[in-house]
Amino acid sequence: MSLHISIIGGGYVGLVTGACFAQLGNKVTIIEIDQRKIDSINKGIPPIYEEGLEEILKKNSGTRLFATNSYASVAESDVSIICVGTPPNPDGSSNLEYIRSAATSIGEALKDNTRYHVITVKSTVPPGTTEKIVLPEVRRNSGRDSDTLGFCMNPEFLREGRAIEDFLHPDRIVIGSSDEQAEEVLKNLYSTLNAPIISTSLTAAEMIKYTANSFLATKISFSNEIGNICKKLGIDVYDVMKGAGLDHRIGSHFLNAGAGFGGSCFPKDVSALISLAESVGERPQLLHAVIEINEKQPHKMLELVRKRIGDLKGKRIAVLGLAFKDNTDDIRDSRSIPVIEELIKEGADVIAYDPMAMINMKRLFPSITYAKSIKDVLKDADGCLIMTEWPEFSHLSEEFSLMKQPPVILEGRRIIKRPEVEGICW
Ligand SMILES: NC(=O)c1ccc[n+]([C@@H]2O[C@H](COP(=O)([O-])OP(=O)(O)OC[C@H]3O[C@@H](n4cnc5c(N)ncnc54)[C@H](O)[C@@H]3O)[C@@H](O)[C@H]2O)c1
Ligand SMILES: O=c1ccn([C@@H]2O[C@H](COP(=O)(O)OP(=O)(O)O[C@H]3O[C@H](CO)[C@@H](O)[C@H](O)[C@H]3O)[C@@H](O)[C@H]2O)c(=O)[nH]1
Repeated sequence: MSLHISIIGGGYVGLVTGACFAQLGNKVTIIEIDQRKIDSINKGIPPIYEEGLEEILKKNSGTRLFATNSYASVAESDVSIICVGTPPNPDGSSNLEYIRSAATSIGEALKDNTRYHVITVKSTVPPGTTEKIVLPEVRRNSGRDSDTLGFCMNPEFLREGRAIEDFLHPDRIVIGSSDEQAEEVLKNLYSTLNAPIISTSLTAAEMIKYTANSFLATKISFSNEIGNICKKLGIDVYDVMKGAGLDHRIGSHFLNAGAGFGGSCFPKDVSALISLAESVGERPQLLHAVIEINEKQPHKMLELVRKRIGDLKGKRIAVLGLAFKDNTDDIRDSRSIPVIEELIKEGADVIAYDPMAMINMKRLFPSITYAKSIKDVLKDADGCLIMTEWPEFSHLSEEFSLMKQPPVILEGRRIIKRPEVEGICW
């Protein structure tokens, strides 16, 4: 059965969720406050790069998928799904201002209406947010009681760059709910997807998301710690993690050592969990270590380049890869940012290249040079730092002859398998 869904927030998660639910046959209205995104979505042009998204938007925009700044559609829809941002406050805790504001607007839109409606939180929020902020805010502003309103918390696990695939083929779907009727509506919404459904309380669903991201981040920092030890001992950490990861109790995913994790989720969510733990009197030592290791990894790139080149003042250093990972133009918390900052501080002549993320990085570092091609970035470079696991970098070989010889090529990702390339922790 197809439903009418209102998606609040048309960013990465909201747009992918909306586009996929429209593709599955539902009517979807995306409610956004950014007019640029609204216009772009309605024209069928994704405001972000995400593989496969443009095709789905082109097929569904104007027929089953609409974007607007008005909350009016909420009253006519069966479900509203909150996908607004939950950025970090300066102390690491989650800023829930957008969540509160979305809940207020949903409540106002549901006033004077009796149709059953499920309000679902998909944003990553600290346990208790749906129950203590969203639920009372919607009830107060709508003036409606629990009989005609249901509440769910349905965390999202998609990865950027593979978001459509992850959304349509999830490992599991977690549905935290206030009552059975609300849970049934969400189960129905996901009925065409082939994945196990885990039904929980609202708070457990919220906690599952933080736990999953913190565990994955822990695997990466653990691999980096082992990698740093291996580097000193002259052992290849990739052989080590392969050998360890094949034990099914460990698992071979997310054991790639390197410059650490970036992106809009891992750093923010681990910090939010630390802040939450400390607010209830727990000191989460392991989570603190996960962040600390991650902060130090990019600086190891600098230590290594100084060791190989010496004083960096006036040296031409090529930074290959600016996005926080491959297949995205997103630079949020990218590990290339602290590296570029430090290179600039040391007086290096920085030239950067990325297949997709240069426009975004230019806003942050307008004064460094941006190359038009891989050949351009490598030409006459004293050193090259590889910061993103773009598959197109894996074929590089001849291009390194353009650099000053012998070339100093340092990797923060394990993407090029050539003898002249030195890894940060291998
Ligand atoms: N990006 C990811 O890969 C990912 C994956 C899983 C979960 N999450 C979580 O999902 C949430 C959203 O993340 P995102 O990356 O999509 O953020 P985003 O910043 O890309 O998008 C949020 C959107 O919400 C809009 N918005 C803010 N307030 C609004 C309001 N009151 N009404 C309507 N629109 C409003 C903003 O303009 C923005 O376009 C976060 O909690 C994040 O942690 C993100
Ligand atoms: O073995 C690994 C795997 C990843 N990374 C780095 O970790 C970061 C995050 O990568 P990835 O998890 O692929 O990207 P995200 O899009 O940030 O996805 C994560 O964050 C999302 C937002 O919460 C979740 O929904 C996803 O499940 C979770 O994987 C990137 O900088 C990667 O380079 C490593 O260093 N080593």
